[in-house]
Amino acid sequence: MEGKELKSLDELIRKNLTGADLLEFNRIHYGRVDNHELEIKKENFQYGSENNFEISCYDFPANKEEIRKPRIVKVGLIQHSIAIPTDKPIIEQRTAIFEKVKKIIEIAVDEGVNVLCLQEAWSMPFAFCTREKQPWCEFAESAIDGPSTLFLKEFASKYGMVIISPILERDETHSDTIWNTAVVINEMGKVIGKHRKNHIPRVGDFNESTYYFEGNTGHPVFETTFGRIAINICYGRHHPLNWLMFGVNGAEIVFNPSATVAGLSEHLWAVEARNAAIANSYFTCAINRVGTESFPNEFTSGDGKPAHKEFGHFYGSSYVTAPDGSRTPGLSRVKDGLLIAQLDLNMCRQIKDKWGFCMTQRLDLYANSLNEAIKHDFVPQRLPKN
Ligand SMILES: NC(=O)NCCC(=O)O
Repeated sequence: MEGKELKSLDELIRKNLTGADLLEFNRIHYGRVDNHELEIKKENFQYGSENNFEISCYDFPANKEEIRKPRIVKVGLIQHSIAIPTDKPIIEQRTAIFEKVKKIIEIAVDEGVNVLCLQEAWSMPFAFCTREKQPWCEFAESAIDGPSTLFLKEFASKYGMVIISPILERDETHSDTIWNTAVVINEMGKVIGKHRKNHIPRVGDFNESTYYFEGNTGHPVFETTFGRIAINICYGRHHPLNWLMFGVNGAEIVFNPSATVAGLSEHLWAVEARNAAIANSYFTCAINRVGTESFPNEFTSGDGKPAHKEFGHFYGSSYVTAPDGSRTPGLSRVKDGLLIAQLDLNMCRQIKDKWGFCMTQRLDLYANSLNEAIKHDFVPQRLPKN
């Protein structure tokens, strides 16, 4: 599988560039000379080193304003591999992931994180490659009182933290349907809503359309004590209008919990969420799982490769981008990790005022054109050569 040996692209740069060259690289690539790294508590850093898990923290300050006070929020992004093999009983697999993630959440709490987001379908292997219904559908759970929600609610209320929990959802009220859903739990431990993945991939090993349908929740933005947040789940990041609508609804931070692999998308990863932050004047937080997941039975893909049992390499590399386009280095490509970013949400409006992207976006023009484009007798606006 592609490049499992490379730990991190950012580390590769740091190792090979020094002095003025490194500063110039930082200025042009990250959008700022200094990465504004914030210190992690010694004991947390130590825990990470001893447990093969990375923690880093960066600051995104905004300009001082006369009238508004800074609106500082700490976000935490968790990326992780599964904890035990996929042929173990479902409950054991989930419990093992809970145990692993619990320690990372405790560190996030200790570092003062206000809004925490986990990766796509965080409490299970990404078994949608297999197309098998059994046993994987058994991971599907209620957004309100399923095991993942109950597990995370405790942390949310105990530590006053908003938590975004992307799960495989079972909706018992609507005929036991299954969805790919991000559940939002507020700092009192209450589920304040959910967002269902709008765009379902049919590419490579991502056979997700066997399990769930395109989401029916629109583009909700959740008002929280720590800002207006939204979630664009994985494959939705390839759709600029999906990002756009979260911006239109007023998001200040959009999380992109994902599960994607090296051969398919790694060259797109650093571009898409970053571009969305620039185009929509909000912060984006892109999270990807890590590791290679092996399944008991061989499965096939849409790309003609021989049947195989391994799905991955999921390349991690979670990162945060600010509305001004500056970004953090990515987390590791191979290790579990916690990326913390301290954001001043005032930057969203400051960048809207500076660049005017939202003011100039011509929604009316596109709405009219799109209304035409969806008609069955649509004629594209093309002019003949002569
Ligand atoms: N989970 C998911 O939607 N993956 C699709 C592949 C990609 O978008 O990179």
